[in-house]
Amino acid sequence: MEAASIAAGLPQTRLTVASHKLSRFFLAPSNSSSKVGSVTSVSFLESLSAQTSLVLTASPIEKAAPIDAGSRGRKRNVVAQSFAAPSAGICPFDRTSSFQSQSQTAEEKIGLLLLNLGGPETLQDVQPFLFNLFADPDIIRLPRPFQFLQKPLAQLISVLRAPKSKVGYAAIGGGSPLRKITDEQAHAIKDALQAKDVSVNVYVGMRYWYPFTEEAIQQIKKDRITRLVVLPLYPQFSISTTGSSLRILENTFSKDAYLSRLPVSVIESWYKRQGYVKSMADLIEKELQTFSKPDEVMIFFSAHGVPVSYVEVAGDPYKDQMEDCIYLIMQELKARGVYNDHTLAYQSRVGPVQWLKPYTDEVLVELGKKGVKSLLAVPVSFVSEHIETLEEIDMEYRELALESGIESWGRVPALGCTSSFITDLADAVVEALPSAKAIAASSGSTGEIDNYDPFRYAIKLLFGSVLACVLLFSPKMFVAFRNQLL
Ligand SMILES: C=CC1=C(C)c2cc3[nH]c(cc4nc(cc5[nH]c(cc1n2)c(C)c5CCC(=O)O)C(CCC(=O)O)=C4C)c(C)c3C=C
Ligand SMILES: [Fe+2]
Repeated sequence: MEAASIAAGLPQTRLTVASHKLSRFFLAPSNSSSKVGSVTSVSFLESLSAQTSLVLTASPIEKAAPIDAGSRGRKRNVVAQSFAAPSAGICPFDRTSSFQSQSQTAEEKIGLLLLNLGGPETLQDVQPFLFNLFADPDIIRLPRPFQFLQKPLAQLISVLRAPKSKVGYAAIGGGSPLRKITDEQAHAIKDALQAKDVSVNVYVGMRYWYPFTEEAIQQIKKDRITRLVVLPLYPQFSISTTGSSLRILENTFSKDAYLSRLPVSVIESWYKRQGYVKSMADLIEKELQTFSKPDEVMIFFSAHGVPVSYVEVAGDPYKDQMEDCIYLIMQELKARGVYNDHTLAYQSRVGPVQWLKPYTDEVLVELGKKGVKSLLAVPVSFVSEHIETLEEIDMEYRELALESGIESWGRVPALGCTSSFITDLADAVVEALPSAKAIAASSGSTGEIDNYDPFRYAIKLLFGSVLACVLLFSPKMFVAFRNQLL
């Protein structure tokens, strides 16, 4: 029901628990001091970034069916021997303790919830998908007094942005490949876990399109999962991606008696894992060989951007993690004797605010001017092909690079179902199992639900729409949106 109402752009009232509660539920027994006290999600984020695993939630592969529905009730195998030691120096996880000596008993029903962004499957889906995205307070971060404008603004921006987005999705076949690829990854991780004698029900929960995270959670509840690992499919943590999905989980879990008692472990970022770093290095090394002079190729890491305020005001660890990630990949390449020059830039900015710099399009032009002739683009913030690799990098940036004087262009594919990568994610899941804890035990949740007053909502919506129009059609905003959004 929730998913349907979101898709239709209807009021999403149950996802409005005050954000300051996140820090209580999600964690961090230590190091949760706020850098900026007035920003509601800061302590949550700092808590998140201060530790490697959190306490929380879940989701399914098909809309209502976990991929292993057929194995329900079967006796689970012993997992003791499956716990690999954390990869030296890179793996951030250190929780091989209590669960190691236990067995996966017949009663134990492990769930793995993969979190992802979701994407429109048809061109008709584009505007409602964009509405869901812009209605997310972790994507458009309005100051508290203006939060009632969120949905009217989302409606307006999604309608204005949809034509441009549709052109992009039309160019890659009429829809996002994200659901199909995520389902394939889910199956692959399930198989990799099975090969380690760990039977797991895998669920996919998308933030902005089907199958929604809320549906996945309901399925987890129906399946009576007894222990859950949450794995966001983003290597680095950002408020706008993993943070946003975790907020949904927190809100839903804290209000439900069964879910709030379910032991949950959240792997909030995993870019330091050796398996990920080595898999990225493998892809880069292989792609370099397609150039006539591999040593002379500039390795161009292109990450999805976020607004600067996320990092500088809200304390998003995304930029630091991204830089650390690039460092680790380059170290791995150097260890293999690959000493190419490299650079990092940020792509896909939207709207009239400052985003992380340098911008990919500007750097491409500069590199062309400086005489760089060969360039290998490496998408690094996401592990599936999607509109920003298939359209923005492969079409727009490639054309711009060639126009700017770069003669040889290549692009590393997204990791997708690369077996070394999938095996490593499976290891991460196994390593996370012992640290699963229930929210109820860690948060002191009251189970309180916000009151929904339809009259108040209607007044806010009306007032908000008027104000949104006034703001957006003021001359300054109009010019900014015309240049940056549309
Ligand atoms: C780590 C990855 C991503 C970050 C960080 C991120 C932040 C972010 N994105 C927008 C706006 C849009 N994102 C859109 C699609 C989209 N974004 C990501 C990844 C990250 N976004 C993915 C995987 C996708 C889905 C792609 C697909 O194949 O469907 C879109 C829609 C597409 C378009 O119109 O360009 C928008 C809009 C913001 C504002 C933001 C940070 C605040
Ligand atoms: Fe995005």
